[in-house]
Amino acid sequence: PWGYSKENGPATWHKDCPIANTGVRQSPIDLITTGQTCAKYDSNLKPVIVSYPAFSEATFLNNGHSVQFQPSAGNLSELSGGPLTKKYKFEQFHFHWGNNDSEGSEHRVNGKMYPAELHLVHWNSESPNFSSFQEAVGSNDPHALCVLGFFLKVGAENASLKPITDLLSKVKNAGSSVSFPGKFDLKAVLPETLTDYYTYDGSLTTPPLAECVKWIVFKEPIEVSTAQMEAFRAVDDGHGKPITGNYRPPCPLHTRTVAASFK
Ligand SMILES: NS(=O)(=O)c1ccc(O)c(NC(=O)NCCc2ccccn2)c1
Ligand SMILES: [Zn+2]
Repeated sequence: PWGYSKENGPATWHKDCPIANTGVRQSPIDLITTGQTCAKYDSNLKPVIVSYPAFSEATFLNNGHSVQFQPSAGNLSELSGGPLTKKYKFEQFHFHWGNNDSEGSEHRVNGKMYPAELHLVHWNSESPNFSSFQEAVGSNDPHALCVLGFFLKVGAENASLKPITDLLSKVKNAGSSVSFPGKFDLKAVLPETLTDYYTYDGSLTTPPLAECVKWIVFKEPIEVSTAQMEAFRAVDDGHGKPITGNYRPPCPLHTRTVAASFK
């Protein structure tokens, strides 16, 4: 199966997933802010609107290539606004991180990587063509999914993310999961104003690399402490080794343009 080691990492994914090399809207990308192919300010881009009532029932899982927080299907969390014309339903969030503080994020800004990146995954709940996340991924719809990306940087401890980072030791082994104790307030993790972001058409950053994602990557990083970063680096990959780099390198932009909601 695919992973992030030499033997099964991003450079080998094309074998099972040809779109890795032939796709023209692959993710992640390097978000360039000056020069020819740079992000272009679009004054029509509105703030992103999230409605995330605290989740009361969720599973926290180590699937061997990331740790994922997935609420029960009944969750009513929604996303709209920004570049979107439809309402999207929340599916799950997960993280990508590196072995040290100079690597780990999937998207980059002028070549700079952050130590980690949080992905909030949503699917278009207003499409007549599908009615679940898995169907959305397989639909070939160019905006079946919308993923919100937030960079993590090392600083003060993040109290809102502490319930998550404190749980990492409980899912150290790949394939292990715990039911999330109590409520989790995802809204509290995010900056209160979701106005400054980059947005572009891309793909899943892991196999099946489906080119069905409207990406929204926020400019402002979220702070976490060194201890919280270290907790990610202790999570195992299923081969008795910690996951120390579950990020895909940047992909070619091809004819795509990146829009920025800010100057
Ligand atoms: N890293 S990402 O682009 O945000 C992202 C978001 C949602 C995802 O399901 C994935 N990829 C993922 O979960 N791949 C393994 C399981 C899977 C999910 C969907 C279809 C087939 N297989 C990546
Ligand atoms: Zn991701």
